[in-house]
Amino acid sequence: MTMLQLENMDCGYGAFHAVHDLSLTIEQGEIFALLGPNGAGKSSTIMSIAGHVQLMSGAIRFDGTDISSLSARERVRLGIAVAPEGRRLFPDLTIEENLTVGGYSLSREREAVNREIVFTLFPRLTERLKQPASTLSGGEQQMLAMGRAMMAEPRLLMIDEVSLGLMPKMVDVCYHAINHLKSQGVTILLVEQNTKRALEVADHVCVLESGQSVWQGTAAEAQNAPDLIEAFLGMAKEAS
Ligand SMILES: Nc1ncnc2c1ncn2[C@@H]1O[C@H](COP(=O)(O)OP(=O)(O)OP(=O)(O)O)[C@@H](O)[C@H]1O
Repeated sequence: MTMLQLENMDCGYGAFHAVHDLSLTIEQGEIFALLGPNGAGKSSTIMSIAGHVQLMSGAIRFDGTDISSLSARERVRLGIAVAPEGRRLFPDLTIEENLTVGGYSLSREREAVNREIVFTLFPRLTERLKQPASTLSGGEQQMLAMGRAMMAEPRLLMIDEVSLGLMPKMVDVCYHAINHLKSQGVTILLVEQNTKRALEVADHVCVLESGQSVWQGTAAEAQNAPDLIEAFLGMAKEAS
């Protein structure tokens, strides 16, 4: 069943169109990877789905309903959460407080349950509960950003730059969490510079370049398309 559908979406900043005429479909329960070089429009796309970047034309359908006119907060309530690039944590708040913010709309009981799930997936966070987010390493910040997004019990979790700047071990922890979430039925849209890693977990892929979709297909098709890798995804080679 389709969960998210972008129809001829343009989004951007002021008069600048960061993304042009993007159409894609994400099925419930899948991992969808958005790939492409720096500045291609990947972050803009997910931030527009979350309601943080201006939609200029087209539609964003979630469960078949156009959500374009909803506020970011209303989209969170529908089950759309984002772990943004640069993590965008509250630097002066502790780990514990950052998680509380993520689960603000839930009952105490649900919040406690979700917190346990986050701690099981990211045990490292439990050792640092009272520590301000600003003091965390890059990997810990990514765990906290994902954890904070998970606190809202998303049905669609969008993760920007999963592995950027992280040590391989941290990347493994994050991907373990992603696989676990998928096993729980959460739909995941990820943005990733590490093409090889993304293709290992993704079901479907969209490659963006200069704000436009230049290729879409299954991850298996992407892996078997050397020309595509050569032309748009040079990093896959470098990472292998
Ligand atoms: N706040 C902003 N104001 C104006 N232009 C922006 C803003 N954020 C991004 N852009 C521009 O939008 C285009 C797409 O950027 P975006 O961050 O979405 O790309 P990306 O594919 O996520 O790349 P990266 O991996 O480098 O973040 C770029 O040309 C960028 O300069």
